Amino acid sequence: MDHTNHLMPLRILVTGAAGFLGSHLVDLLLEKGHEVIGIDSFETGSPKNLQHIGDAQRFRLINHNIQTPLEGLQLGHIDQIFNLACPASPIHYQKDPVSTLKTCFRGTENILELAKNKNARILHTSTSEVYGDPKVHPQPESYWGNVNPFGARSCYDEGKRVAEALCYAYHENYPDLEIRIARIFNTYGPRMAHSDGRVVSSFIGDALDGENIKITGDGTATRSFQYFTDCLDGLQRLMNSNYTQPVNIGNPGEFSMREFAEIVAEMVSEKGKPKVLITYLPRPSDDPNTRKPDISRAKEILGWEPTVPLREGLKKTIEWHIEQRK
Ligand SMILES: O=C(O)[C@H]1O[C@H](OP(=O)(O)OP(=O)(O)OC[C@H]2O[C@@H](n3ccc(=O)[nH]c3=O)[C@H](O)[C@@H]2O)[C@H](O)[C@@H](O)[C@@H]1O
Repeated sequence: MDHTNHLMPLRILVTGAAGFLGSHLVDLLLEKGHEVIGIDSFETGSPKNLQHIGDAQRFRLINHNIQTPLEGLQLGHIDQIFNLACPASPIHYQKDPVSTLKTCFRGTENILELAKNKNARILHTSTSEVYGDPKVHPQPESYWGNVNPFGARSCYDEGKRVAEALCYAYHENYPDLEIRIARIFNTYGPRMAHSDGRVVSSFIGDALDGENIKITGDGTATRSFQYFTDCLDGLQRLMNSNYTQPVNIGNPGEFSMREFAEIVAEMVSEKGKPKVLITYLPRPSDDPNTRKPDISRAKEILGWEPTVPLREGLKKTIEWHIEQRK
């Protein structure tokens, strides 16, 4: 099937459908007229993220952990699979590291088997964490990374690396199996809960609650933040391209955590909240020092680059967090 110009609605499976990014992807695919099957184990995703869809005819949500094969689910014909299922926040993926590794390895294997059996194209969501604590800056896809194989983050970093290797190996063994690999860099937006633990929702949630913003480390670590709508546009373009190598999907705007905390503090104060203070806590082990995507490949192959400036995305995200508190 030609996926590039699909005027025809497709049947699309999204794993991790109740998560922050997965639920937004489901919304977008339904808006485009596709039929969507969502899979989620609800360990980190929440049914609340999909509640607004109601009983839409074109959407079905299944409670299933991808660590178990999906063949018994009677899914019928599938054209495309977006594999997003995996805890992504360090506090979540480190809670049960064996389970995180199983999701990355067995889960991805199960999804690849399904894709093979259904003759479906699969887009696997990998991560900037495959570059570890990078020694090349910014990070192009050709960089092999600097990952600690034996530490607190290994379950996720190595898990995501083995998942990429599995996609590659399946494509080698079964050349007709169409794979796409997106390396997603720090993404934020509405539906990433205050309790998620990642920096954007933690800073905003704490600031709105009148708590100090907590920087873990000395504030010099850098990250590059992408608004979710840009990320989804990149994922869609990649899925519908013919490109089988990994592609970075991220926003190259780089900020130190101190700069970022000051921006959040200022923007939350503008909402009439008292002045927000910053506290420094110990740095988590193996926390990468820097991170910034080289997006030349995405620009060239997909004609994609992010369009939402940080302050614009943050404004919408802060408004969503305010709504949650009503
Ligand atoms: O969102 C992402 O793309 C990535 O986020 C995380 O990686 P990380 O960059 O460490 O994400 P955060 O936990 O948001 O941390 C970013 C920086 O902020 C710091 N941080 C985090 C949380 C906090 O409350 N305060 C704080 O200063 C961290 O130490 C780190 O230096 C995950 O490991 C990846 O799943 C995911 O791909």
